Amino acid sequence: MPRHERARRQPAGSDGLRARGLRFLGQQRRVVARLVLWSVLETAQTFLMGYALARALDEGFLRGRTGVGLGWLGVAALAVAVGAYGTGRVYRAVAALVEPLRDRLVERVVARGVRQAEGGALSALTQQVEIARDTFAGVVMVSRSFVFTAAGALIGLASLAPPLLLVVVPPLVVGVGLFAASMRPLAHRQEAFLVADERLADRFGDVCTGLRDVTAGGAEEQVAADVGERVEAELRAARSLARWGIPRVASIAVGGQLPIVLLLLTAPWLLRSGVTPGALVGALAYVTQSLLPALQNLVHGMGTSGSRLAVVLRRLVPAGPAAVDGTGPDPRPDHTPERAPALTVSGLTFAYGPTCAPVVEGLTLSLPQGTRLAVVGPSGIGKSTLVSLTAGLLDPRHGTISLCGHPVPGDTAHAHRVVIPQEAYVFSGTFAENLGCLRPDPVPESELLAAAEAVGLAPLLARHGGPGGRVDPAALSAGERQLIALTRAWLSYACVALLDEATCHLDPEAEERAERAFASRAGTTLVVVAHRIASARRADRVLVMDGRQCAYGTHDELLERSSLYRDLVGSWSAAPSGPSQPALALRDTDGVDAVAGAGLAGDGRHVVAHGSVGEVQAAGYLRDGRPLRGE
Ligand SMILES: Nc1ncnc2c1ncn2[C@@H]1O[C@H](COP(=O)(O)OP(=O)(O)OP(=O)(O)O)[C@@H](O)[C@H]1O
Repeated sequence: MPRHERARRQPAGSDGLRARGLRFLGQQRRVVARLVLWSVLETAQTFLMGYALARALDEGFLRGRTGVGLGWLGVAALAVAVGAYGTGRVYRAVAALVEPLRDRLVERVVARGVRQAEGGALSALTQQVEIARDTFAGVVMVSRSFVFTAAGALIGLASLAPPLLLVVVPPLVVGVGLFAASMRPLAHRQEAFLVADERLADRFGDVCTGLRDVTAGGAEEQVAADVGERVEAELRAARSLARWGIPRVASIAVGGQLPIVLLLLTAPWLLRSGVTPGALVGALAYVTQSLLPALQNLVHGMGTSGSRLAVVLRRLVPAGPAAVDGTGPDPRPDHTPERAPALTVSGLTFAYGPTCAPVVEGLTLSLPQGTRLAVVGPSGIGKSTLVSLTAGLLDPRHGTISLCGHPVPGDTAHAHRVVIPQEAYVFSGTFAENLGCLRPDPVPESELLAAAEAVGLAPLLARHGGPGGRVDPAALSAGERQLIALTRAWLSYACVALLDEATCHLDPEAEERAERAFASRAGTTLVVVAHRIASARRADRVLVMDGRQCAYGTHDELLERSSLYRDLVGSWSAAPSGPSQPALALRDTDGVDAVAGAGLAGDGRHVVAHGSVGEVQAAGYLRDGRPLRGE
């Protein structure tokens, strides 16, 4: 069964994030326990602050026993000192909780950056990891502080006089409830604002660098309207975010400030009910010195850090497909609709600048899943440009592209394709690292070896001591580097492989083997920018690029109806096999060496020569003048 047919979706968005967050906290149980332990000191400090003050008044100063009063104040001071020590330990525990999160996120984004080969995206993502770490630390600090402070204050109020709870707790609960209810919509507004801000910044970036072209092309009004629309969108998002700031302020007013007013208004009743003046002052101290600041920190901290954390985490850890075996997230890309064509291009037009002539114009084609497409055309006609458009690396001017039903450019389409350029990228490290770097999950050694065997990398791998052997990029030939890149792509989960002259340094046999490997890979669609006739022959479909006159069909159909294709086939067939080497060296039946440099015909692998030795007919494949195989 093809890999993509089995994937199931995991609940996306904040639910998925919450589940992952809880899983992460579960794995950090010891650190969390340490954090709770040290935070208890904060509870004790909060408790003693109000309690000692009440006792200092009731049993000391109000009875004229200054020494007792000072003694209780001393207890309060000691509690502050012990609490400060506890706070120091809390910071250490928070660091121990936050750093593993950071490490995990860095691992993920670096793997993603390497996979997508986008240096810019990588640096932006690592920046976001730092934001995630800081905001996560902020969220832990303020939420933890609120819980333990509130616990200390409420225990203190209960021990001073239970009626005090009747005055303080109801508004506190309403205030916290109001804040909790506003958190989710607030996070969405914050995300919408961030997205609008980024879209505007993006467009400004494009416009500022292209101002000369905008003016030269007379597109000022169009560009101004486009930018204006984004400014308006950001304004709307900012207003909506500001409106959701009202419940935040209201929650502080109701939960933290209203209890102060209520304590003062109900003071006569409280005193009549047996609450001592010291207990009343202690209650005011609890509310003004502990509850109100803790609530303010919670609301501001969670409102800003919490929403930012949610936004950043959603970007860094996009919700992925669930595990097939239920043990963890499935690293394979999203489900592909079974009958969606692998590649659909509709009315595609692209030019490198507003005043440049289009490189691709009005191109429309549909490629079923599992087929092989060869893209051919004269040098500079736009073959690589088409690959970049298909990969989502360039934006079309007009028209649409979709990969397996997912629009390009787009995050979901991204996961469905792998691009192998002409100059293969390999890095210093082991073969296993080089081959597995497009995979989000570890690749089993047996799979690595099978891939190497299929693509033709096995001999090189064996010479270097297997998957654990070191890769020295400078010591490899261009063809060997291409074999590594091809095997890496073969191992990836992408179902569309875009080979942009990715086999140009391989000999025809090795090229054929690599292409076969992709063709036999389940559900794989292959798009090859071909530089040999054999590659076009092997393809199910051929696209002949020629500006507005593109032709699309099978090799045989195109030989009949495309003169450009006939010319290309002719020139490929007659091309010499290697620089400054005879195209074909033959030995006649009498053992006389002869060289045939002209009159060659064939498909580049099987060559038929009519040379200077008369009517000799020979078929053989040569590279750099050396026969590799003869028939
Ligand atoms: N970044 C760029 N900016 C401006 N023009 C470009 C850019 N890249 C390519 N071009 C132009 O676009 C046209 C198509 O280039 P492209 O590389 O897609 O052609 P190609 O068919 O792949 O060529 P080749 O077979 O030689 O690799 C060429 O005229 C090229 O000069």
